[in-house]
Amino acid sequence: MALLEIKNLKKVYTARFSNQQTEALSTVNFSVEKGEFVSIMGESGSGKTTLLNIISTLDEATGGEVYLDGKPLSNIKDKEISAFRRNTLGFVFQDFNLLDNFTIKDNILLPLVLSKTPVAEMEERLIPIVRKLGIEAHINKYPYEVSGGQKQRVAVARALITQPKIILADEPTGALDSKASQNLMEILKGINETGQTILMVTHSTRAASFSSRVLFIRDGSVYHEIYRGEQTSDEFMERISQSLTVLSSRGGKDE
Ligand SMILES: Nc1ncnc2c1ncn2[C@@H]1O[C@H](COP(=O)(O)OP(=O)(O)OP(=O)(O)O)[C@@H](O)[C@H]1O
Repeated sequence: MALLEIKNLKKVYTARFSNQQTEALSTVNFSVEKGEFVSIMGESGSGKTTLLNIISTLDEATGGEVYLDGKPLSNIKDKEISAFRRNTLGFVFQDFNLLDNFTIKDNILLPLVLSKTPVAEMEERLIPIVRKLGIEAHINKYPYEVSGGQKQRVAVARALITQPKIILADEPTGALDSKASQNLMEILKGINETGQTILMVTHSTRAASFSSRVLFIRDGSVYHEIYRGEQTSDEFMERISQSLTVLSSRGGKDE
């Protein structure tokens, strides 16, 4: 059984003050096996964030279903949804989403504090993660005292601390320079190699080349996928670029 299964997912937005409707997802079908690192690519407006928001339970689908470990997300009761999100999913966003008034350590531990984890266990989980991410020396600083790359590593630590079933990353390298992006992607790849499942939305072919599979989304559905297999990152990046070029030259909405 796949860890994550997306079946016939559909999303139509209806404008608040008119009947105007936008179909963001038409019929999305794919699954992610435990331990995979999957990237989702597609042009602006193709539905990537909508898809991630529905998988994250931040938004509701108009039709279809998302299953995690075989269980439909729509069955989760409203009062359980925050705890589900906190305990089961790890989030990494483009703009880090750290709390400015909390130290780095407190930012990382926040999900555990909210789920009332004993202090000794928090400390036990914290140290190996911050060591692995190279931010141990900064844990008593505040977010404004560290670089963008370090901030994103803090966000990854916060995502990992709950030992989530899946990490959902939305443009995690979007606000980083190329060196920090490379470093972050190497870290995410290393984390994936320890068995952590990752689903990442990205515009960057370089970032996507670190994953094991790339899904291409257009006009609200998945229309192509490629596997990394035995290819190096550079070879895979070349294939991703070729796929994007070929597929976009085959035409979009206007053809
Ligand atoms: N809250 C909303 N209300 C109405 N329409 C929306 C809403 N959010 C997104 N859309 C529309 O749904 C479509 C898909 O948007 P989405 O943000 O999912 O695309 P995206 O692929 O993530 O784009 P980008 O790469 O620019 O972030 C677009 O046409 C967008 O305008």
